[in-house]
Amino acid sequence: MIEIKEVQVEALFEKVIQGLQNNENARLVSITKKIQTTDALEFYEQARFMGKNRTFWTNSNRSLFLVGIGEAYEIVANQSRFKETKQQWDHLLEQAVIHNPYQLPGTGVIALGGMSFDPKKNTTELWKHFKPSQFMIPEFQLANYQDESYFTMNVFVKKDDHPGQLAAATRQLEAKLLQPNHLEAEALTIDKRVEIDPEGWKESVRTATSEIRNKKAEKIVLAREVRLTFNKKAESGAIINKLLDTQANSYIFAFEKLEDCFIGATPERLVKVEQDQLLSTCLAGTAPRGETKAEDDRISNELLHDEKNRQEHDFVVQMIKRSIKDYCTDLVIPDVPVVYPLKNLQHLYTPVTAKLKAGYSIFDIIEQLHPTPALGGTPREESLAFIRENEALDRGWYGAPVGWLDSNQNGEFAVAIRSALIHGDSASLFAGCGVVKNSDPEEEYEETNIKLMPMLSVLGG
Ligand SMILES: C=C(O[C@H]1C=CC=C(C(=O)O)[C@@H]1O)C(=O)O
Ligand SMILES: [Mg+2]
Repeated sequence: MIEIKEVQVEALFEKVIQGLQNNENARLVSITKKIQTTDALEFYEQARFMGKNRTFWTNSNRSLFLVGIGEAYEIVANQSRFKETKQQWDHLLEQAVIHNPYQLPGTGVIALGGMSFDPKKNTTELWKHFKPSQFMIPEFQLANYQDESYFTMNVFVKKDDHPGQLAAATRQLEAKLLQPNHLEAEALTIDKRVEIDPEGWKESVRTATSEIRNKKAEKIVLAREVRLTFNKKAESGAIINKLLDTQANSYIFAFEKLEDCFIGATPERLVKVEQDQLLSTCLAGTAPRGETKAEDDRISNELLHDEKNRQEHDFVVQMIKRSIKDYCTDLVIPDVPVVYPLKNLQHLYTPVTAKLKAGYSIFDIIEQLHPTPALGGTPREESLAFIRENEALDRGWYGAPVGWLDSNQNGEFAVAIRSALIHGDSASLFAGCGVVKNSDPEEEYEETNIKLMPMLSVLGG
């Protein structure tokens, strides 16, 4: 990797073009500068009519916002997707010319993307635009890190490019993207709501509990789908805006792919890496919120002491501990969970901190962790086989890792739950729950209903 301190865009393009070897077709040039504080959602909206895919990401405490516009490059992988993605990313960085004087997490060249829940399950039309592993290196990107804005352009410079023309073209798009913009209020209403086979889903919960009682598995997470049709086309910018207003303590993400957009507000961190510091989260076990403070306290106290929910949660804790211990030192996991409150529900929560051993990357950890028993089950292979066979749903990217990584060993991935796939004036919403030996199908069904609420309420429900 070549680091350049002072740079003039055109001169840099020229230098790179001249330096291209005979056998080299193109080289990534990434240039980052600090700009006046710019609202992430306005930046996202500004690109609405550019005909480029947009990506939005913010973490649960809003210290980082990332917006990507277009793709300078795309890393797509299928089989052995964790290793392949990492290899392609490393290869790209080795040749890249990166100018980023700031070196803050999320600034400079980043890859933003996600994966499907289970590459072994047959995909359907629903997810046709989403690959088993797909990471974008955006053409233009805004990173708001602790309220300061960093603008990055990523350009694949080719031998026959003209440096002056290339610089002028990027300058023009940059000026357009950085114009102030106001988000229009949207009045989205639901015309039609279809639950996909709720009785069949409850039956699959019954089958799962009997498998568990017969010792074929200990926990199996089953998900279902609700389809909505709206009065008009659903705009992702307006939906993100409402999620930002209503879903504190959650990651908010949106991945646009042509006419589709996968969007959500998930509380579930899979893993965060900052240099060698690693954070993961066990989040499983659910109860509604109370109407009053007293009722809320009572429910959260019951949740903390509820055997069924504690069991659901503990499978996640034990699995995360087992999966990452060889990759880390200084692993700290509290013995008992606490309650993590969200707008519509509350969860059992256990934080995990550790130090990543040298030589390992965030992809090694994702590979170990995905899917945790919060989304798959225990044991992993048995529960996945059950889901493959018995769940009517094509999960696509639902329940899978979504996030970003930069070129400096920083990155973060959340688990894409509380989410919807938007397609024009319709949407598919997804929610699942952890089935254990004494799960009751009606109660699990009710639990999925409250998990659908965050997305339903911003989609006009
Ligand atoms: C599978 C989902 O939630 C998981 C995460 C937290 C709590 C869960 C539960 O209590 O069942 C689920 O394991 C979902 O929201 O679709
Ligand atoms: Mg549950």
